Amino acid sequence: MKPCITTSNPNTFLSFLSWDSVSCDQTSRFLRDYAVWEINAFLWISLITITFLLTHKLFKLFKLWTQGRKIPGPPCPSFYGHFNTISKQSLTELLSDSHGEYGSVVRLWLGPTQLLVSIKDPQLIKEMLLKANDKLPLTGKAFRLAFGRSTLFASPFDKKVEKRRESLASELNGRLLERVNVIPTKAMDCIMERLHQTIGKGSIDCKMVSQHMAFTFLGATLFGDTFFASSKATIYEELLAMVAKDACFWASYSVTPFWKRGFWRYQQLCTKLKCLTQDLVQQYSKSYKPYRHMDPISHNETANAGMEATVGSKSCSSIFLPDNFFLKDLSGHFNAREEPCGNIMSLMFHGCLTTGGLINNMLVRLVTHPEIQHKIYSEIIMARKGTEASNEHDTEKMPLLLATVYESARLMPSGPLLQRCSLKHDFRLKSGVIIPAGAILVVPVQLVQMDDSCWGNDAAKFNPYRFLSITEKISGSLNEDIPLAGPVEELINQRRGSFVLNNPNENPAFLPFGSGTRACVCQKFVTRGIATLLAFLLEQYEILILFYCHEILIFTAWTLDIGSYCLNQHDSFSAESTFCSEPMATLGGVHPSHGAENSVETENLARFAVDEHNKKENALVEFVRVVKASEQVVAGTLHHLTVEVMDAGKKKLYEAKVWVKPWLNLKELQEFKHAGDCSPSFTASDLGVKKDGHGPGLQAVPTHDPVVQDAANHALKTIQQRSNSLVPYELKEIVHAKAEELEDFAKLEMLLKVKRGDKEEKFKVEVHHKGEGTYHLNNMEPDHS
Ligand code: HEM
Repeated sequence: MKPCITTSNPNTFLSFLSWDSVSCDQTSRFLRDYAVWEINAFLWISLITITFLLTHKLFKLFKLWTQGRKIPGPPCPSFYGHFNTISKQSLTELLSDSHGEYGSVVRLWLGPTQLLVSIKDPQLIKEMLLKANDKLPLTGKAFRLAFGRSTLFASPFDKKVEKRRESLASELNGRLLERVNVIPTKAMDCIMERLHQTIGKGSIDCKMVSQHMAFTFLGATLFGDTFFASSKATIYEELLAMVAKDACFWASYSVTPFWKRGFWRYQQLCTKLKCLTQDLVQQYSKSYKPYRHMDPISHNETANAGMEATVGSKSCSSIFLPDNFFLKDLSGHFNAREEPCGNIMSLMFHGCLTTGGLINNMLVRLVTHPEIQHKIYSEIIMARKGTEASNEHDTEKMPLLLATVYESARLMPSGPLLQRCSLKHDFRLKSGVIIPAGAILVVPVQLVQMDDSCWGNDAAKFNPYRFLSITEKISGSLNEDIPLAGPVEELINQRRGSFVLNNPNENPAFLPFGSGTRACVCQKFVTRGIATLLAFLLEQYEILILFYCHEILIFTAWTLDIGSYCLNQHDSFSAESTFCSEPMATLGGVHPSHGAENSVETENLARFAVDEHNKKENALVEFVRVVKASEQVVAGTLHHLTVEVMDAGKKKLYEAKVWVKPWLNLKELQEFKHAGDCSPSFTASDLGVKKDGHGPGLQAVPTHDPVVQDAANHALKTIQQRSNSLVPYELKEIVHAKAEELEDFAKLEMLLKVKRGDKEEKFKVEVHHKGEGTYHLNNMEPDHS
């Protein structure tokens, strides 16, 4: 474009004013035309691009619709597809019904543009998980929002993801796997210390303990000793739990909600977590010495120049030593495109949630299947015999324990669905079904892992033996292990061989760790790790359940001198577990066993105690009756009995303690001590005796007398029946009791303290007793004194 200033007088301002008005008009018209042209061109290009994009999207949508229609599945109930149905019914239930009706590949429309394809046939699942390499965009987004750009768990699958997975797998399944049996005593101490601390503040949540075990295990794996030295481990764990709670929620927004305050609070948590992770990585790098030796007993580092040869051996160190290069690489030191520590945080996040869930599930299974727990205990003790190091458990020798880990993972996978997608390409399954790009692909793992056709008739039952085969050594020939036929458990019970752990992945329906290109790289390492943690735990504690209805798990020490722990279990137990409304006993404390004084079992225990005492002391004490019975749960049951005996023609009371461990067929008299002479009191027999009606009037009687207790329980039952309340009454205390013998019955007047829900009440009751367990509540009135 030419300048429109005349050249005659180029240097003066006047020259500008003396523009030729005609040429100026032309220029401005030209400029206007040019601008209009430019804008038009821009609009055209935008229109063409948008039309192209829309057409492309429409074409993809059209393809999704046409190809989706070819896949069998229930018809859409509305324009919004099955979205509303899913909010009423769980997706797994809907998929179960749909698979039952339409076969092993079914489609559901989640909305007009979202197609979900579910696959239930194990062979097709394997094929799909190999071909569909991408994770769902939602999964990728949840990890990216929380931990920044990382390679692991990112949605698309490319060379970088593949390389990162390979390096992680080789570290975990190489050097670290060799040492996973050596879970540091420190890790166990740390877990037990936490139990101890929390128990002081009240009861502990079983899930929380499992999470803590998982967190300690992963922290030790990734940061070695630095993790234990860090004073911020507890804060780290809390932050991780808080992030885990909200991660999916914030990722579910299609536009990241920058305008929400909650989102920024969440981001602050993530930033704190990142700072802590960076701190740990730095501390680890500073203290990293490639070949150091930890004294397994004192945990003191000892200089050892010749450690290179033994660094990989199990006996060398009490702790994991992740390679410094590996940790730096994982934390994004050598890759500017990765968020520093993004991968480490993602691994801690995923690992803690999944491992914690599996440990929690295992604890519950062991509690509801005590017979398996006892067999595992024997297995641990047997395996222990071969090892000298106190901090080492050779889980290779514990096939039943490993099988229990697999079986727990089978019955309760980390999520109900495995989710994948293929972002770019359609793919065709061997069955001929074409799955369009962009469809959400799911495997209903819960259904597949409980399918009778894959696992047999007992698919829904907990049976770790399904992962074991049995072999018998044949003398002569080649001394080969040959498989035996028949149910494994029976053969083992007949002691006709030993267990061999099968490879669970041989069954294509075993999918708790996924399969194919994005499968969990940690399966072997984590199953060994969990088994070692549980071996440490089960060697010292028996895990029991106290109140099925209140769902309290307890760790009771095998020996009486170690403390026990009581855990709340919030999740309901599986349907197979027995529901029991009766409290059994209280941990550590002694709990009265109401009515047990009259039971044959208790009488047998008391007779056993008297016989043992006579044998030991060369005495001639004669059993009369059990006055009172209580029990205490300690790796079995410790029965506290007050026994009335005849000793040298005199009635005396003795306190006996009998320890019973049914699974070992063990009954042991712990204590038998004199507790005083019998005071004349109403006894079961006395109260039933017919008198002439001229008795001495109401007399105070001991509240622990079995007849008084039975009468009180009868009164309580009747009060409950007469009341409209659905909340059960619970007998707290018999405050006092008086009895009088009348003509053909005994009259008992008692003041009872009872509890209904949170409310405590008192009742004055009059019960008539006509011998042989016949009681009648004659009168009752609330007492407000
Ligand atoms: C009981 C514990 C665990 C369970 C049940 C579990 C389960 C899973 C599942 C289901 C997947 C997805 C598989 C798929 O889509 O096919 C996965 C992926 C993965 N898991 Fe685990 N996992 C556990 C522990 C761990 C631990 C402790 C680590 C590492 C420290 C780990 C690292 C990974 C990695 C790296 C991936 C793949 C990520 C990717 O491809 O981007 N997992 N896991």
